[in-house]
Amino acid sequence: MSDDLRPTIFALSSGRVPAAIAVIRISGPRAGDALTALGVKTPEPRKAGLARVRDPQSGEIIDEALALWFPGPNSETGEHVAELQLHGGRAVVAATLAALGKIEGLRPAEAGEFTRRAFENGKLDLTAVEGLADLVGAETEAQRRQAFRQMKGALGRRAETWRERLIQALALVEARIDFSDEGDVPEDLVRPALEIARTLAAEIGGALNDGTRGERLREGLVVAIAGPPNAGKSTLLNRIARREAAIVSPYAGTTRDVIEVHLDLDGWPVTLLDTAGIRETDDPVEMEGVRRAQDRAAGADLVLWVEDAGGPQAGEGGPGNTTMVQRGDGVPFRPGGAAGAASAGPGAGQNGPISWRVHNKADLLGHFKRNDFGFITNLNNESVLLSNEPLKNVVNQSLLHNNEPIIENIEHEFIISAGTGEGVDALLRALTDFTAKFLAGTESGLITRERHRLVLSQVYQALTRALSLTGQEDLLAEELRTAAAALGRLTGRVDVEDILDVIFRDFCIGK
Ligand SMILES: Nc1nc2c(ncn2[C@@H]2O[C@H](COP(=O)(O)OP(=O)(O)OP(=O)(O)O)[C@@H](O)[C@H]2O)c(=O)[nH]1
Ligand SMILES: [K+]
Ligand SMILES: [Mg+2]
Repeated sequence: MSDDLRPTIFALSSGRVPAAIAVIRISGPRAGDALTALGVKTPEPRKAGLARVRDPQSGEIIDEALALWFPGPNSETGEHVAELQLHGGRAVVAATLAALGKIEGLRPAEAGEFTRRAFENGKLDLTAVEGLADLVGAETEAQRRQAFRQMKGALGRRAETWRERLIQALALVEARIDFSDEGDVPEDLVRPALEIARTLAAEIGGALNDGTRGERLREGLVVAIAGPPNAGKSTLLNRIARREAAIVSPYAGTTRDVIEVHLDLDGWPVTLLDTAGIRETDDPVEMEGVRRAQDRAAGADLVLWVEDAGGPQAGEGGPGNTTMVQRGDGVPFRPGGAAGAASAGPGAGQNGPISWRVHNKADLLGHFKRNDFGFITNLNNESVLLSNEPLKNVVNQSLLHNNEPIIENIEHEFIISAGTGEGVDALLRALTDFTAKFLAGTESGLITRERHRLVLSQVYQALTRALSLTGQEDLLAEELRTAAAALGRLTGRVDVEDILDVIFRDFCIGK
């Protein structure tokens, strides 16, 4: 489309009104005309100017604002961009948007359209666009840093270098094919091409072999609170979230849906899930809740298995209710806490998530202490809590997910009172520590999305196939071409129409 035919778009780019200031952006060939139509003198480029914004038809003053002018192509979208900083009232914004809508050649922007134009004008590649989306969505420091790096081209630049080297290799192979009949063409064009392919395969393989840490950081560590009914799971979630996110009641089977809260632990993102109490039940709704609980616990990075430290209360324990805490049998209590969390990690080689046992309702045990041998005892030195029972032996049917126990790999035990808050700080410290260790190094991950992984796997496979070919130069060229095309899709250089809509759909209007 020629530049003059391209519609000029406008939108409210700042947050929800009312607010102190509202920013309206206008991008396209008629952005300057739009300012004129509103009675605003176009300010010097990149310098704020006072602007009396008028309705183009009635001439009535709508607001006194600031105007900014970024002539293309040195603007964010690559087009002419004008920006109005208005008072952020609903009526002010509505009147200004209505006034802009009356101007010939202007129309409201669609979601992500400013960024899309920046992409189309070569201001951002696709990985940078995704980084920008992540930056807007980042909830913690670590996520912000990763998104910022991606927006600045961490993966995009690398992918471009890879593509250039591939094209170099391809050129060598094609030269060999073209001149194969001519005696004076050096035999050895293929060998350096294969050498490039080998190095690239190693580098891309290395990037893929990253334990999916970039995606992890984007999504955050998933911690599921699970355990028997009425153990105080929802009470614990509320205490950690510092709000009443989940319903707490004395009735076993209160929680049915999975409740999700987002935490920022020292800059690291954690999604904390509260789940239905796990037991056998005839209630179809509760059954579905238990199924979801098992599902989410099995998929979590860490399970906080919460139990009532005093055992199930009379009348509350259903037939499938388990208690893994027994009294009076002297296995030492292994205290949790930040220092004890040293071995936290992704649990290489283990099946199922790492679990910590959390004995709740410590306040109901009366006063207790740890004796010289590390047992939790009452003041009469009688052991009140046993917490080191090998768990696999007591896992019952209801704790299985696809016939796999969902709790194993027990690392730590805690004794807390979610009700009074006692011990919760230590649990949180250990959780922060665990998260930091679990996500450590994630910031250096190049791959931050499934899309990146998919495309790079295709590149890797094509390279691997290329390296296995001997003396078949046509096929070799084809594989190298496939790999280069895939890399082009990663940055959006070629053949991307179909994925554009998917990527830009996630943006808000005005971005
Ligand atoms: N004394 C005491 N009571 C607690 C504590 N934690 C929870 N409770 C009580 O235990 C009961 C159950 O708490 P919930 O948080 O609903 O337990 P839950 O594990 O989420 O229960 P379900 O969702 O039904 O599985 C409520 O009456 C809570 O007030 C605690 O640390 N001390
Ligand atoms: K309950
Ligand atoms: Mg609950």
